[in-house]
Amino acid sequence: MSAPPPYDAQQLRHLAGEIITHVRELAAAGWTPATSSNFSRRLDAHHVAITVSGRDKGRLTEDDIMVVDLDGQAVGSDHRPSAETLLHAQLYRRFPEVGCVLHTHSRVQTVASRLYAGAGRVRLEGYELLKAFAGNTTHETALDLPVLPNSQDMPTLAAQVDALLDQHRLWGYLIDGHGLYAWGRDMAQARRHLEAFEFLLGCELDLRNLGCTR
Ligand SMILES: CSCCC(=O)C(=O)COP(=O)(O)O
Ligand SMILES: [Zn+2]
Repeated sequence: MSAPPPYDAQQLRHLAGEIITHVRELAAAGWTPATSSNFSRRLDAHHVAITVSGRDKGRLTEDDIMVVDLDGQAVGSDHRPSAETLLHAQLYRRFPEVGCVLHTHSRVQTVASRLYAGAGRVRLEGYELLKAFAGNTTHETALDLPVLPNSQDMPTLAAQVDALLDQHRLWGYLIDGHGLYAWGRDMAQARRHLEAFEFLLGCELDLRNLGCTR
């Protein structure tokens, strides 16, 4: 008889079901093209449920969700975790209150990342929807969404992200030509942050197309 896994298998099934449901909706919106994007949920103090690398995110099943430890190493699975597991793991390690990390590749996110890479940030200011971010109670505020250079070397990318993590009220970042990371205490909050970034980036792109400089 094999040893039981070092995590709650029932909780894993529950979180896998949640990931599958939400990611199907994100994929239907066109935010996960061509197997891109990855998603995770904290399972317990030492483990994270995360998508298997290379899977079609619009058609996830329980077999497409696996467990890694907080160093990003697979636990009890022969599958390869997301190529970007390190970026998820560093958020869970650094912030015990983070319970969910969502990474998508929508067209709006990708175009915005290209346009604002030079500036290194997108300033989001004066929008009512800023109140969607935890801790914000007014539109009379500004939030800077960082834009980082892309790299195929995950430790390099993770080191760039690490330098940002002391920032107050940081709920996401863009990677140039790549996509958006957003997180929260649970799926509902992370998804709200992801959708708010998507909407606000879309507004900024529309304003730019209209030649509006404000
Ligand atoms: C074809 S998408 C390139 C990799 C990527 O950026 C991504 O989000 C998906 O990688 P994963 O290993 O998590 O499937
Ligand atoms: Zn990606």
